[in-house]
Amino acid sequence: MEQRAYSTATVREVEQVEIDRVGLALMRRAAAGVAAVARRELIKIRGRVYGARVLILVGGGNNGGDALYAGASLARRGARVLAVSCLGTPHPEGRAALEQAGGRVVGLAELPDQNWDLAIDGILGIGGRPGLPEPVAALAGSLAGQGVPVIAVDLPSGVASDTGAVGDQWIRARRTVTFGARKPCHLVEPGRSATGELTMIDIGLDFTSARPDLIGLDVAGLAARWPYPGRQVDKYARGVVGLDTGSDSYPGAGLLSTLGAVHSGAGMVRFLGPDHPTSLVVAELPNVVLAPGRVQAHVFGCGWGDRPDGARLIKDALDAGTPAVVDADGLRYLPDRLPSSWLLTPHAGELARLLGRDRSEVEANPIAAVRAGAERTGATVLLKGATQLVASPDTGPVWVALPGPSWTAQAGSGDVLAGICGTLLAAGQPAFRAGQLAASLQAYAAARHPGPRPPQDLARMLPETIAELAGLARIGDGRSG
Ligand SMILES: NC(=O)C1=CN([C@@H]2O[C@H](COP(=O)(O)OP(=O)(O)OC[C@H]3O[C@@H](n4cnc5c(N)ncnc54)[C@H](OP(=O)(O)O)[C@@H]3O)[C@@H](O)[C@H]2O)[C@@H](O)CC1
Ligand SMILES: [K+]
Repeated sequence: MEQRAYSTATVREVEQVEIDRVGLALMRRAAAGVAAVARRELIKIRGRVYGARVLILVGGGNNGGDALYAGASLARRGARVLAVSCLGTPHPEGRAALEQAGGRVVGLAELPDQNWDLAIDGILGIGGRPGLPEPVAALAGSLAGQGVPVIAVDLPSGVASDTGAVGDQWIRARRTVTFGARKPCHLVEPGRSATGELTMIDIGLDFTSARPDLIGLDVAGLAARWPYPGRQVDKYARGVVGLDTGSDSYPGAGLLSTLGAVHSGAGMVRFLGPDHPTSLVVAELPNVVLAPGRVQAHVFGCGWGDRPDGARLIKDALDAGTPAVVDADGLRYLPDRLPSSWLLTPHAGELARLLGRDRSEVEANPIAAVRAGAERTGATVLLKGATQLVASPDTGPVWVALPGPSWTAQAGSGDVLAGICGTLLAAGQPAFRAGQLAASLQAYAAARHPGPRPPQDLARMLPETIAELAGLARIGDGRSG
């Protein structure tokens, strides 16, 4: 349902409690978990563990210790295990355990050129900085080139645990075995893709009172949290969205954002934008109302270009106390402070402009950037991109949307997304939840209908996607409250 990820500082605090209690036994538990996963993988790959050629990549920290003990366990089952010391000095007790079990440890220069059935990556764990130093980077590249399956211990080496950032080279794991809880890099690209499938091992760490840094969603979580209308609901309870989007230069943005609002289930949609987008909306969507009136959430900014009245529109909505989604060009017309009930939907370049920073800085650490965006504006911020992140100045964790296929990285997707956000805000969802659910719905719709589909087609698939989610949540029409 919810995927909670914890920062390195928090993991170390939680770990310390258990280390004080059980010492090295904690590492042996972690290693036993890694070895069990490796055995399963070997059985899948070649039917048996006995005789398998396993390469252990070892760094100088405890991550290497985990890998060495796991190697020892595989060696005891008859695997031919060789460990290669990639960085620093291998964990002494782990090394002794491997050697006692019949495995060997060699330096990088002595690594024989042979085919491996499996590699276990214990180069760097939560103590690692992004990137791999050169001789290790070359080895990682050559294993990837040969297609050797890699199981990463805790996280793929070369990826920064707290951000998911990478340097020039990093390990791409088939599977990652982590201990007790997710780390942010398991949820945020490029770390997420480098992680492969994630297996969580219980080693007795107690995260119940720890504060998560990130909270992601899986499909079941999206299905459970989507606000399906109850039996007693009228159009105002479902919410009225008022869109002033598009312009004569970018009329399509008006239609796309309106499609997003209509097809994600708004109770009523008013289109209040300029003439050219209005004519597109009228031709396509007879249910959309053009007259001004009650609005429970505004959507501004998509395809605005230059809007001399932009600042006034935003100020009027603020004065009325109505929440709003502000996208794209609308972000240029913001006042200094906004309430957290407002949802801004920038991509990296737009957020960089808001923060007065370089785009590359936002891309290097999107988690920090989205938090800074919320602090700087007072609003809730949904940062669009490979990983979609939502930060609110008044909630602790950063919320992560369900990942979707890269097909949605196309012009017009953001307009549809802004419309979906409007529907959820109008339905009374808090802005952080509206952002997380809207981005997740769009990603899930794209995942269910793979291929290069234009955003207007994907928008029209939202109703069947929501119906499918309702089915997963076991909610029939009108049964929920
Ligand atoms: N605590 C426990 O009992 C348990 C811990 N567990 C395991 O321990 C892992 C954390 O272990 P850890 O703290 O030793 O850090 P780890 O990531 O192995 O190595 C850091 C070393 O690498 C170096 N270094 C860093 N980046 C580098 C780079 N880019 N290029 C080159 N060098 C670099 C850095 O040296 P520095 O350069 O900073 O001097 C430092 O010496 C955790 O992920 C889990 O697997 C589990 O067993 C459960 C029990
Ligand atoms: K690792």
